[in-house]
Amino acid sequence: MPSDLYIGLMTGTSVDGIDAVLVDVGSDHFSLVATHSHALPEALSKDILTLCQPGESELDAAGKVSRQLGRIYAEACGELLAKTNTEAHLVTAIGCHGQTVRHRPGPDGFSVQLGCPDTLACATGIPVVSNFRNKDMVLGGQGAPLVPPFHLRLFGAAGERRAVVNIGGMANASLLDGDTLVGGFDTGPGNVLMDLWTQLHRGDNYDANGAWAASGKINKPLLKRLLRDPYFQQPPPKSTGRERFNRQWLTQHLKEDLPAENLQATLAELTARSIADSLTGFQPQRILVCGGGAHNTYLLGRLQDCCDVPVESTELAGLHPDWVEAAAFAWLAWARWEEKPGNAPVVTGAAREAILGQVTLP
Ligand SMILES: Nc1ncnc2c1ncn2[C@@H]1O[C@H](COP(=O)(O)OP(=O)(O)OP(=O)(O)O)[C@@H](O)[C@H]1O
Ligand SMILES: CC(=O)N[C@H]1[C@@H]2OC[C@@H](O2)[C@@H](O)[C@@H]1O[C@H](C)C(=O)O
Repeated sequence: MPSDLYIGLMTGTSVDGIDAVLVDVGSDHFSLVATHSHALPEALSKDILTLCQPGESELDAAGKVSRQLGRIYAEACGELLAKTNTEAHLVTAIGCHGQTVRHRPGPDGFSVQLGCPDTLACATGIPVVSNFRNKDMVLGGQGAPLVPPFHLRLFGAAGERRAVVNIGGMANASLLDGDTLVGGFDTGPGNVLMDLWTQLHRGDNYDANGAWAASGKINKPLLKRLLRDPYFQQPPPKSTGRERFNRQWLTQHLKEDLPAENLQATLAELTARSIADSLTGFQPQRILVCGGGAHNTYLLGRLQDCCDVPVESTELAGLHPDWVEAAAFAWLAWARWEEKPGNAPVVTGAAREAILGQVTLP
């Protein structure tokens, strides 16, 4: 029986559900024991999306959503543990990312992740580590992305320059030179704009395998305008979110009346090009992709066309793309427990390394 069990919980910017993993982790080992994907009730997803933009009565709404999320995270943990008949007392801690509803890097910056840790700890009987981002921000960092040190731990390979790209709602890249983490940043939108356009025009949550995008034609003038957003030229450290890349952003750039599938093709190209452009200075020899975007075969094809090095799923390097982020937060909980630093100043720009996250006991 494994002895260093941690749970990782991720609810990302796509607001598509909870990814939960049980891992066995130590300084010399890491393995996935069980995985579980837990749906978010539609009404809760809607409330979360409303909170992602400034609005009225935010504190009341946030308080309610936070308690609801705490309860549903606990349900997800229960179902995860049931898969391997693991008793809760065998789990050292839960690393709970929470649901980002606001991310404002910069002077006096802050990042808000909802999901009441007291609710989760009391309902499961397991200590919870949460609020991973704010100490890095207090130290002058972006507070994001936080997964690059984990990417290094899992995917660093001697003698190879690798970029690990997570394509979730937003997309982020980690730059690995052999066993050294040399950088990392959010590249910009991942699936968020494509999801939005698909929901508006097709009524589906996302464009399965990018089939709809594949049926359209890329509109080059629009693509050029979208790529002119200053975020893409900004040097790292940088991170972003729905505060910037949202429906208003898209509407304000739309001048022409395009067939909907052409816009979808253009949005897929924006994701692929912004990722590829952000990697040109690093010149990776291999690109490993994780996050839900790894399932979008059209998008991966476009990314492959934009980069002349192999573009592969992280599965080929040992971890299925659906579980990388949740596994990273289990690893960060382990780091907190062991009082090891969780952030990478070379990525976030923080003044120093720091132990991240707050512990909530049941
Ligand atoms: N078969 C598929 N075809 C196309 N896209 C897919 C497929 N499966 C998942 N996706 C995309 O992946 C998204 C979910 O990705 P993921 O769970 O990695 O995001 P997230 O963790 O919420 O985001 P972030 O990493 O920004 O926090 C979906 O919203 C969808 O756009
Ligand atoms: C503030 C926030 O929640 N950021 C997320 C988001 O989703 C992808 C990208 O933007 C990344 O910066 C981050 O998530 C991962 C888990 C990270 O911190 O590495």
